[in-house]
Amino acid sequence: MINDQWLESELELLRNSLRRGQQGLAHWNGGEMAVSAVPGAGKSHSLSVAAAIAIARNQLHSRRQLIVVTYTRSAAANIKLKIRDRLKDLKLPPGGFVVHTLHGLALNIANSRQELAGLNLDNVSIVVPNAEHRIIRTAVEQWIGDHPVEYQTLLEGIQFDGEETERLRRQSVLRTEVLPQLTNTVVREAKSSGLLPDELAQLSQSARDEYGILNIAAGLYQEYQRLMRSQDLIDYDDMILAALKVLEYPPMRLLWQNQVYGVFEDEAQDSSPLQEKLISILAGSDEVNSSPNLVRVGDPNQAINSTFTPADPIYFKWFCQNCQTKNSLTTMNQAGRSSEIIIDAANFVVSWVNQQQGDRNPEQLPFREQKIVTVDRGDPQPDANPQPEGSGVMITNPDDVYQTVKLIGEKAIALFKEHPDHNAAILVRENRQGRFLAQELAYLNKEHDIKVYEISESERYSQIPGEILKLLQFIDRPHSPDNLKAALEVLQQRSLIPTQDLNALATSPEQFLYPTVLTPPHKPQVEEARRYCCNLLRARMELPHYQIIPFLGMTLKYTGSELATVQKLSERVNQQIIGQSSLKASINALEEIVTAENFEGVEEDNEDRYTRPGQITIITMHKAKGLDWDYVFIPFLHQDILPGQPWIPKASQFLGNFTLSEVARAQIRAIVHHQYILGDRPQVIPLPNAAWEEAVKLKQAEEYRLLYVAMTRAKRLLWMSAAQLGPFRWSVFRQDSASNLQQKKPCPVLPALIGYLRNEY
Ligand SMILES: Nc1ncnc2c1ncn2[C@@H]1O[C@H](COP(=O)(O)OP(=O)(O)OP(=O)(O)O)[C@@H](O)[C@H]1O
Repeated sequence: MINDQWLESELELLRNSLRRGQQGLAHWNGGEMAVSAVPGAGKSHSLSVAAAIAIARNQLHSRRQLIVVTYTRSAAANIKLKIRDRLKDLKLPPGGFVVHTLHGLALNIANSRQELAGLNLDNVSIVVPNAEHRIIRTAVEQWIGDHPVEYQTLLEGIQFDGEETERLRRQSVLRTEVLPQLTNTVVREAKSSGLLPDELAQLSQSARDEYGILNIAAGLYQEYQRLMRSQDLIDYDDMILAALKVLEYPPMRLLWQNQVYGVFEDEAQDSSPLQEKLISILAGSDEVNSSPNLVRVGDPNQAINSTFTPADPIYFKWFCQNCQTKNSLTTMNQAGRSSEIIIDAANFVVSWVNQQQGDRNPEQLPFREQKIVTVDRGDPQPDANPQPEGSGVMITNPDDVYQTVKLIGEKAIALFKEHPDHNAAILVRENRQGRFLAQELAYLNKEHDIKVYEISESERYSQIPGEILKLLQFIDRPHSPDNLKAALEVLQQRSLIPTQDLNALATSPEQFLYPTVLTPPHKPQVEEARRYCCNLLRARMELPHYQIIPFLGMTLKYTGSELATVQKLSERVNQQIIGQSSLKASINALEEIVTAENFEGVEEDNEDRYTRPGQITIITMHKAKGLDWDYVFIPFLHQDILPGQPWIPKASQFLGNFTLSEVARAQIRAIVHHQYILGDRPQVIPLPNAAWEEAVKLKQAEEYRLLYVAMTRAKRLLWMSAAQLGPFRWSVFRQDSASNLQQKKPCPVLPALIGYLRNEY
C-alpha cells in the first residue's frame, strides 16, 4: 500500500477527474470487472487513468506488471502514451505496465519457451491467409483429390442433368470460390474457438445434412494445417495456441502469473474464445476460488466484425452478465462527443431495431439496451455535447445518387466557408461508393480548396502487387482457366469490365479468347471482357518486358499514388531479376513479394490524416470506428444494403439456398456456444437452412450496429440520405456507361427516425 500522503491525494484527484460511470473503473481493486461503455464514453481515457491508479496503488514494477491489451498497434501506441503521461503527473517512473496487441502478447509468451510452444519461431513465417491464398487453394485441391465421392455430391448439388459445360462451370465455382471460402471461414472460426481439426471431424458426426458440410470443413481444415506445418508457416491463431501450450505447463504458468498483476482488455466485444482464455489464464492464479485480476472494457453495440471474422460479441455479453451477478459490472453511459439530438437519434435506432426482433433472448438482440446520456454540467471534456450545426440531424431523400453528391458538395462548401477549421467525413458501406463520391466531388479541391481524401485509395496499395501478379500470370499462360479467371476478377473488381459469371468465361479459355466462326457470338459484356484480355496479350508481344508492369498499372487505371506504387513495385522487381530478365523471372520475383506480404505502398503513415481540419474524408463505416468528425454524411442508406437481403451468388445456387461457408460458421458457433454454456451435454447441430437463417439474422443485426457506429461518429451534424434512384448493385455500377438507375427503398429505420424527430423536436 502507498503511505505517501501526497500520492494518495493526487490519486484521489485523478479519480475525481473521471465521470460517474468512469469512476467504477478507477475504484477497481482486483478481481473480475466488466465495463460496458457507449460510443464516445472515453474508454481509452478512463482505462489509462485506471491503469495509472492501479500501478501506483500496487507499486507495480518490471517484474510485476499490469498488462493492457488492445486490438490494433495504433491503439496500443496511443494508450501507452496516455498511461505514461498519467504516471509522469504522479511523479512515478514509466514502468509497471506493458501495452500489447493480443498477438504481440501471445508471441512473447510463445517465445519464452519455444520447445513447449511447439514452434521454432526463428524459422517460421507468419501469414494472413484469405480465400485466394495459395495455401488455401492447395488445401482445396488436395481435399478434392482425396475425397472424390464427397466432391461428386457437391458437383451434383440439388439437381444436375450431367451436361458437360455445366459440370465444368460447377467445378470452377467449387474449386475457386465455394471451397476456398469454406476453408478460410472454417479455419478461422474453428481455430479461434480452440477447436482442432480432429475435434471438428468428431463433432461433425452428429450433423445431419446431405453434403456433410462440417465434415468437409474438417477435412479442408486438416489439409490446411498440414500444408502450413510442412512449409513452416503459422497464422495468428497459431500464435495464441502456442502461447496457451506454454501456459499449460504449470511452472511456466506460475512464472507468467507471478509477473502479471492483472490484465486490462480494451475492445472486448471483438474477442474470440481463445483470446479470452489466454488473458484469463494470465490474469489468474493457481489458488483455488480466486478469480483473475481481469478488467474487460467494450461496447457490444459496436461489434462490427462478427460476420467476417471470428469475433463474437456474445462472449463479452456473457462476461457482463456474469459480472453483474457478482456486482462487478460497470456501465459508462455518458458521452460528450455529440450534440444531444445526434445522441437521441442514435438511441432511437437502438430501441427501434430491438423492437423489430420479437421476443428473442436479450443477449441475442442486435443491441444491448444501453442508452447514451449527455455529460453533467462542468464536465472536464472541453466543449462536451457541442451545440448542433443547424438542426443537428438532417435526413434527405434526393432524386438519385448524383443529386445526393450534389447536395453533399453544396453543404460541405457552406459549412467549411463558415468553419474552415472543422472537419467532415462521408461514411460509406463499400469502397465502390467511396470511389464514386471521390470522383464526383473532385471539384471541391480545385474550385473550393476543400481537400477530399478517399481512404480506400490508400488501402488499395496493398492489393497492387497481387493484382499485377495475376495479370502477369495470365499473359504468361493465357490458356489456364485459373489464370484467366483470376485476371478477369481483377478487371471486374476494378470496374473495367461488366460484372458477370466469370466461371462461364473461364472454363474454356480458347473459345473465349479466340472464337471461331463456328462459336456462337459473344454477348456484349463477354466481348468487352475478351477485348481487354486480348489487349493484355498483345502487350506481351509488343512491349519490352521491363515496361510491362507499368503498362499493366495504366491498364488497370491506377491513379496518383497508386501509379507511384506500381512504379516502385516495377523497380523492385527489375532489381531482383537483374541478369536473368524474363517474364517468368518477373513472376517469380513478384510471387515472392506477394507471399512475404512485405511490400509497402507509397503513402503517408499517420492516423491524423483521417481527421484533418478543412478536409472531407471518404471512409468506410468499418474504418471510421474509433474516429469522429464535426460533420458526418451517410449517403446511400438503402434497404438492400442496410440491413441487406440474404444473397447467394448465382454461380453457386446449384448447391441450395445457402452458402456453405456461412452455414459452417453458424454451425460452429452453435457448437461453441453450446460448449460454453452447457458443457458436455448432447449437442444438436442446426441443419443448413436453420443455420443459414441464423447467419442472415446475425448479418442484419451487424449492419444495424454498423449504422449505429457511423451515426455516433458525428459531433455537430449528422446528415443521412437514401436516394430514390440508385444502382441495382454498386458492384455492377459503372459511371462511364449510361447505366440504368433503379427505384430504391430506404433503410427501414430512416422513415421511423424521421417520424421520431418530428414528434420530439
Ligand atoms: N473524464 C474525462 N475528462 C476529460 N475528457 C474526457 C473524459 N472522458 C472522456 N473524455 C474525452 O472524450 C473523448 C472521447 O473519448 P474516447 O475517444 O476515448 O471515447 P471512446 O469511448 O473510445 O469512443 P468510441 O468507442 O465511440 O470510439 C476524448 O477526447 C476524451 O479525452
